[in-house]
Amino acid sequence: MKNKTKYCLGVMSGTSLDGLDIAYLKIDSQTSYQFEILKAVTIPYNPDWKNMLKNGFHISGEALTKLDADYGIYLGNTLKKFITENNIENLDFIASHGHTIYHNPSDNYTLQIGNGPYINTITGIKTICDFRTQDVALGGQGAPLVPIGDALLFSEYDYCLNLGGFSNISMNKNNQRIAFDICPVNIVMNHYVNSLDLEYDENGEIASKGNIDTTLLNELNSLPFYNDSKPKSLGYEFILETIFPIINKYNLEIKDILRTFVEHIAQQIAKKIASDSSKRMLITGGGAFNIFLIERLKEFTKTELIIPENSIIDYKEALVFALLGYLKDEEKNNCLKSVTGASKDHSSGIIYTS
Ligand SMILES: Nc1ncnc2c1ncn2[C@@H]1O[C@H](COP(=O)(O)OP(=O)(O)OP(=O)(O)O)[C@@H](O)[C@H]1O
Ligand SMILES: CC(=O)N[C@H]1[C@@H]2OC[C@@H](O2)[C@@H](O)[C@@H]1O[C@H](C)C(=O)O
Repeated sequence: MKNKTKYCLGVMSGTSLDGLDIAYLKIDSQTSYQFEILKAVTIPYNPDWKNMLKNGFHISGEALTKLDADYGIYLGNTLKKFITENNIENLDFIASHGHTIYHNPSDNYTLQIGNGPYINTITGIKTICDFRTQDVALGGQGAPLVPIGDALLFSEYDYCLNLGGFSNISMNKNNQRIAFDICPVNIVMNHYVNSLDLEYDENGEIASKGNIDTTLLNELNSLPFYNDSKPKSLGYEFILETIFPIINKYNLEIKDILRTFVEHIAQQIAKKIASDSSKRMLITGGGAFNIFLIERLKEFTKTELIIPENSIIDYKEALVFALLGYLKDEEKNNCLKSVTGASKDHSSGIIYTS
């Protein structure tokens, strides 16, 4: 493999809507892919942006087209400021995930907004974006896409689990990388905690004081998605149409909803892995900070749970989208059919230069 060092920004807006993750990285490929996080920051969304992105699901036509452009301009300006404030001179490209509004691969569509041409025009830097559409067009789920990074950068772990808005997992099976979304996590818990005027349930403190409602737990655990065959992925549609209506029927106190949901998450994750003390699972995403959730997960599995340093917990997804950009820039495959179910491995993303 020829060594090509590239400096890049990986940019991710996750489903929990906590903010925009930006990582300035050096990526090398020699005998293997290697990375260094040179600088990383999460820029919290102000209440207006949070509401506009949350509301994106409920608008369409001209309003959604405008939101796509406005958000592209927001990303361009935010990234330009980051580049200037950090005196970044070496920068080969920006790889930006955008923000997911719809995700319905079984009906052949997924939408990430944050128009690439605006980012490219405002920053003057080559911009690579729209990583999911081609995979859906090839019959794939278009998600999760991070598993190629698990294979190339984190292969020492038997499992890579991310606890973000949703949880997803990747692992090797029969010499192939497989992966799938498991269940919703912070997107649901944040929603209920917001009614207490809190952003999230810090360390799972509120959940830890609640009681499990076993009828709700059983109803959640019986959802057909959990027994669907892989590949499979989840979107906000599943929350609005399935999860919220079920939970809301029960009229529970917030602490009991959280307690029950934590149990649901821990049980669903444990079902997907071997309970084997010789296996190691890397845990990233904001949920890795939820001490109570991790404690409950330990209750259901003997697999060793590894919580890495904060920069990996917080920026692994931004890092891997930069790797997807790196591979696209080299015209190499960055989406695996074994993960998404697409008809072939392929090199996804659109490159904007000006
Ligand atoms: N100390 C903590 N205790 C409990 N939960 C936490 C803590 N810190 C962060 N979180 C949760 O993690 C969330 C952010 O996680 P993350 O940034 O991984 O999500 P995301 O990138 O939006 O998700 P994804 O892209 O996987 O959908 C917060 O909204 C919060 O719910
Ligand atoms: C459509 C979409 O944006 N999916 C996200 C979401 O957030 C978590 C989970 O659902 C995962 O499938 C995916 O993101 C990660 C970064 C991925 O593609 O690997």
